[in-house]
Amino acid sequence: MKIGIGNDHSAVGMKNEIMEYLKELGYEVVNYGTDSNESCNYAAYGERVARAVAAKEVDLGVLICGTGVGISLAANKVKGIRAAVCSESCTARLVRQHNNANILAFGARIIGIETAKEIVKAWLDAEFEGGRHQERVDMIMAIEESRTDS
Ligand SMILES: O=C(CO)[C@H](O)[C@H](O)[C@H](O)COP(=O)(O)O
Repeated sequence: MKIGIGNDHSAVGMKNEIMEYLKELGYEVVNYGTDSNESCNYAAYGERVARAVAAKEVDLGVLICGTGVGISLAANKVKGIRAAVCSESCTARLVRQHNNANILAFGARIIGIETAKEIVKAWLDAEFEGGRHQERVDMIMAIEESRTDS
């Protein structure tokens, strides 16, 4: 399975550690940047990874900024994306099982590397349960479909 990963200036170190961890777990990783600690705009990287997931260049995405919020907000503007910010592993598991989140986001200024690894593993180990959750996810995606401006 191929995972796309992206981040802003606040999360280069954590991104590098998470990339190594994903490789240890046996995943192929595609790095969409940034690899610089210079200040940049998280929306560019959120969009880049989201478009890669939507286009099926990668199977899933991981996004990291200071809080995980800005970069996930940007990703969620791309059609077909369900990006979820998580700060602990229980929510990370549930966003895959119930919400079929195709992008996981977290904050390098909010959680430490061990928690980040736990979150990533919980999310990747979980599977979408379908059933009643499919109907709910379909309703979310129908909102996107009903937009008149895209
Ligand atoms: O958390 C973020 C967006 O939700 C960003 O990563 C930044 O940390 C945040 O916008 C603060 O920006 P700064 O330029 O690092 O002060």
